[in-house]
Amino acid sequence: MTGADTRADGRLRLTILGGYLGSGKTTWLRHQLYHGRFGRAHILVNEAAETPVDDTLLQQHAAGMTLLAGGCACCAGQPELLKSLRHLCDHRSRVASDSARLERIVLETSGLADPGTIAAAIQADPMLVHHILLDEIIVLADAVNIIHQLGTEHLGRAQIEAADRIILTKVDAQLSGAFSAVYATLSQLNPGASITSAVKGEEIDPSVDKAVSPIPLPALGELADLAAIEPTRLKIDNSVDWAAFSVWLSALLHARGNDIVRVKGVFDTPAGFLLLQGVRNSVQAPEILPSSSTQRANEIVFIGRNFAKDDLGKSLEYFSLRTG
Ligand SMILES: Nc1nc2c(ncn2[C@@H]2O[C@H](COP(=O)(O)OP(=O)(O)OP(=O)(O)O)[C@@H](O)[C@H]2O)c(=O)[nH]1
Repeated sequence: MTGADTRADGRLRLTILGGYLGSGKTTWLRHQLYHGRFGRAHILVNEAAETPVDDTLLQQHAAGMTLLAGGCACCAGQPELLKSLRHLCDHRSRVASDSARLERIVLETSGLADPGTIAAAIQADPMLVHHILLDEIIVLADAVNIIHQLGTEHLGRAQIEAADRIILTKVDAQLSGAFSAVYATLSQLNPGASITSAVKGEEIDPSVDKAVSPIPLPALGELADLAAIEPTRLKIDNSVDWAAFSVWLSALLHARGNDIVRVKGVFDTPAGFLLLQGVRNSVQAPEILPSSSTQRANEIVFIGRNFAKDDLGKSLEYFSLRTG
């Protein structure tokens, strides 16, 4: 990926792929894997919600895949991450032929992870540091939402500051004209990082007006202490009226898009497992998952803060009764 010989010093290369919830990590990585841009890579996936779908979307084109359970890999899930990395190094050292050896690991972090903390934990591990070379920290920034994240969340800033390379995603969905200001803001926060852009994983080259000033952001000390972001899971009965459900979901995200940061649901339909997802107040077109999927279906996960599971359930019930 970086153009360097991946086996120059015999160590396994690691790419950390970070970025806020819904910034486009899986979409981007899927595109790179499809085009063989990471070579023979083992993918580690760490998702914020317990109902993971990212592994289903990625495994078709990877040399191997491990789903990291046990929470976010920068905090509660760190022991599980280090254990998986040690296991991969161990396995690699037992493979005799150079040509059959694993070359790279790509870690897709959860959207709630600070990639800098993960990198530090790997560097501090006496075994891993001899076997793994951290090649690059790539952080994806959603062009539509990044300024809001940077203006409200410590995590958004930490992610951008940790990056060697920032990729601005969803440039197609962002209001034209604001791109150069977003670019300038990211450059100011992390002058050392290269910044590129992508639409659904495909690199694009939008023109940047370097004379445009950065968007002013509050000082870090002025950011409010927000409640922790947590996943909340809701079972959806198959008999639900789907028209009413989608109107309810749109209305909910429209009203609470700043608190409900990410939504992912998998539904068992006659056409197969249907993935429905949204980022803040934008709901994406549903997608049929590959037929090999083994999903916990008919439930939807809301990842965010300041709402209670019971209230969500009651609201859906009330809405369904009114519209049914
Ligand atoms: N318009 C547009 N949508 C995008 C782009 N990249 C990703 N998306 C959509 O954004 C949503 C989130 O994308 P994902 O790739 O799942 O994001 P993620 O960062 O892996 O999400 P988490 O793992 O939940 O943090 C999906 O519905 C994608 O289809 C893009 O460049 N343009």
